[in-house]
Amino acid sequence: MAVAKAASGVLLSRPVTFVTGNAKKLEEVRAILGQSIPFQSLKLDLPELQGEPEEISKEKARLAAVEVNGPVLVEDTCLCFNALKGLPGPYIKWFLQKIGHEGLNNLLMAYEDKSAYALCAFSFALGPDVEPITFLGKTPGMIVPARGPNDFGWDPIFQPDGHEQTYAEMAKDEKNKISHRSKALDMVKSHFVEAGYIFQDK
Ligand SMILES: O=c1nc[nH]c2c1ncn2[C@H]1C[C@H](O)[C@@H](COP(=O)(O)OP(=O)(O)OP(=O)(O)O)O1
Ligand SMILES: [Mg+2]
Repeated sequence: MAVAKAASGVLLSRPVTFVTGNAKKLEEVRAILGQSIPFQSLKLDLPELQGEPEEISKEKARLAAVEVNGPVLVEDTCLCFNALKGLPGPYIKWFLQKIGHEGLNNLLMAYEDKSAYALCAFSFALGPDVEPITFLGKTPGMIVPARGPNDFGWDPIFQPDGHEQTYAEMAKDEKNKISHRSKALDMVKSHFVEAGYIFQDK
């Protein structure tokens, strides 16, 4: 349904497509955005360049915009260990796949500093010929031995600062209130309001 209101708005020719291969991300994005930005989703595991999180996310948006030939939203998520100068960072997916929660904890065995941060880089592109813009959301915390349901990635080993529970132990709406993803999406929402995008009925 049409949603955005603006005195002088920019009419989007097509609805926004959120492109991700990760069903759990999609679930959170749906819960966080609610009715604020109408979007459809496309399940596609886009190739990811190596580099800084912002650049990886932007490049994903460029590729997605070509695939969709319309407005796209993508995100790239990093888990950064301070003792390791921000690694695994954007490579967390492969580290998690190969060494699991225990291996990730073991990476920090030699260090007293278990602090880390979750970083989400959303990029929005209006289309294939428009440069994407990126919004970063960051939640600080620490790496702990796994606690809670093993439903989503590294949630069981990340305990956000100021909380006794890991992401995995928290109720979904609790996580969504404080998460890296919701912080970045708050900025995406503000941008949509400021830009005055108007959506046609789907
Ligand atoms: O809130 C989160 N809580 C726990 N784990 C998470 C979260 N968000 C992403 N993750 C995991 C998924 C993947 O193992 C890696 C990020 O990699 P990343 O490339 O961004 O995700 P992906 O390849 O699964 O989906 P996409 O198709 O959108 O790239 O961290
Ligand atoms: Mg990915």
